[in-house]
Amino acid sequence: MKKTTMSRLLYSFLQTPFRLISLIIVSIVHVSLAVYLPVLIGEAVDFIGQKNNTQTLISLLFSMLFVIIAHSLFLWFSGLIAQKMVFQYGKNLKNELMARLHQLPIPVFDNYTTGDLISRATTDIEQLTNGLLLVFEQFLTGLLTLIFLIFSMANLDGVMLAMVLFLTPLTLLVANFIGKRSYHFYEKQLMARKKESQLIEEVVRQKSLIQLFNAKEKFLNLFDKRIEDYTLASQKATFYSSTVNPVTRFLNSLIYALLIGVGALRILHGFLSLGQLVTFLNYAKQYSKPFNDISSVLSELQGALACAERLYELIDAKNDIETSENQSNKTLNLKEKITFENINFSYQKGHRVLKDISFSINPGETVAIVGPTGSGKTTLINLLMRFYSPDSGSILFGDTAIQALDKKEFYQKIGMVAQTTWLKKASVFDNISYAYPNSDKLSVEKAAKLANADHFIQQLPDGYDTLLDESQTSLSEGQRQLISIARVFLKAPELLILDEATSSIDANTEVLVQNALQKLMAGKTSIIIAHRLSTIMKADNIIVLKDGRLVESGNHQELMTRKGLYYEMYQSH
Ligand SMILES: Nc1ncnc2c1ncn2[C@@H]1O[C@H](COP(=O)(O)OP(=O)(O)OP(=O)(O)O)[C@@H](O)[C@H]1O
Repeated sequence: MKKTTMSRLLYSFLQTPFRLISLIIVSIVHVSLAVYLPVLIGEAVDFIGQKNNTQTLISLLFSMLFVIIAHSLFLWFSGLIAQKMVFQYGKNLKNELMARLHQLPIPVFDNYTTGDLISRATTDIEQLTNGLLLVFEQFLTGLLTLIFLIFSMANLDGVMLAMVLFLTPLTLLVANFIGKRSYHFYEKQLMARKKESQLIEEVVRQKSLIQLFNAKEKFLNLFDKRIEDYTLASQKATFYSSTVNPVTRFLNSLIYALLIGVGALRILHGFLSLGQLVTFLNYAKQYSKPFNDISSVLSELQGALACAERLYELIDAKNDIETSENQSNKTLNLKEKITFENINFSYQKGHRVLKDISFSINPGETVAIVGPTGSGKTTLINLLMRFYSPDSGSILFGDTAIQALDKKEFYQKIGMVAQTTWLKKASVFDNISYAYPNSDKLSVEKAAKLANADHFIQQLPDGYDTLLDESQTSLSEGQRQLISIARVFLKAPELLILDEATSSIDANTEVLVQNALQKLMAGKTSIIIAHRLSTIMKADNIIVLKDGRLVESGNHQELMTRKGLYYEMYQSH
């Protein structure tokens, strides 16, 4: 898995070959300048002992100055290119992820919590780009430095090079061992952070519920445990990654001391000049640095790869519905019957939620779906809205299967008022015109009037321009519903789906909501998950569900005479 993640990352950067090649060239230049500087220093040392060579020494000093300035400039430039590449990659990844989130069918989201998705789209991307930046800045420089140094040292003294080459892998082995341990704990840290943010999300979302059930203590205790898990994993991960540096530095110093001793002997035997030994020791010192750099990048890279894996997993999430619906291009005709034919459905394998449901809806009819809680009412609507696909059976509009209908057109012709109202942080106007952002003032106000919302909107501080923000303008649940209804009025759908709100709203607003819904339903095919008697009694057909099965259907009178489940529910209302 890690290998494919690596090759995928590499492939992404190969998409911008110009930047990658420029980075490699600029890095080669600054590394070769860094390797050339000790040669000049060595030459200067040899010249110091000779008389009448002041001129040569001065020109050597100027050469050194030039190399130092040029090296710094190229180093800075390579950093710039690396940053541009990585930030561009981060931006593309965010866009890809966001597009994917829009594309994925709703069942996929059942596998993730909101906290998990948010942390993938924010923290994971940040950690990944930080890791990649280190790879391009530190790792690439380190690798090139190693190559250049080996060639230069070979040029100076083969015996001493053999010593360097033989002894330094020890450092690598130790660093690799510690890096593996730290990866394990970085993974644990990620999991612990995920659980921690899920709990925070739960606390924020269910503030009032927690208060109501006096669950504060329980949450605090649980949070305490989550923090402890996270801290422990973080401490271990940091402990292992922070031991890499001191341990490798210690080993490198030992090797350096040994080299000085052997170097002195090589001078005495005439294999090296003093200046060349100085150059070699400079190289040997530089040679240990890339190992430190590379090893610290390796441990960072483990964390970044873990993030990349989580991001790619989301981007690759299976999308059966999407592929099966690629050919959906038929037009929705609502002048024909809607038929549910032997529908079976389960969210999770082995737990069937809808069982062999069959019924039909004639154009212009109002159909109410009733049944005890958990009987499958919302699930039935979820299938009709194409949020999920049935396991078997079919939903037909006339003779056309629902999967064959063009999705965009399908959603344009359907209006839905859901049980929980959803308003975004924007003005009242923008909320009503959400589906049609180019709507003019007149049509938005007309929709609001039809929805009985105009009156209270006018009284808001800035009327239709009032910003709907939880902390600034608090609307009652009823008012929020009226705005949602206005949104559907503006859309003027041909098929209406209502999931009646169960939350109690004040009597006056309730009348306004009911009145607005009646107007909205007039002359349209409507399907209602009904909780109110008034709606049920007026329906042309009532579908009664129990444990996922259709147990009765008919109008109010017929079902009352039958004295079955509907009768019982009606009596106990
Ligand atoms: N996303 C989901 N994943 C797994 N199971 C689910 C999911 N949504 C609903 N269920 C389960 O499917 C069954 C039917 O739920 P559904 O929401 O359709 O019932 P309902 O009749 O609408 O209930 P209510 O009146 O309480 O809204 C329940 O057992 C519920 O727990």
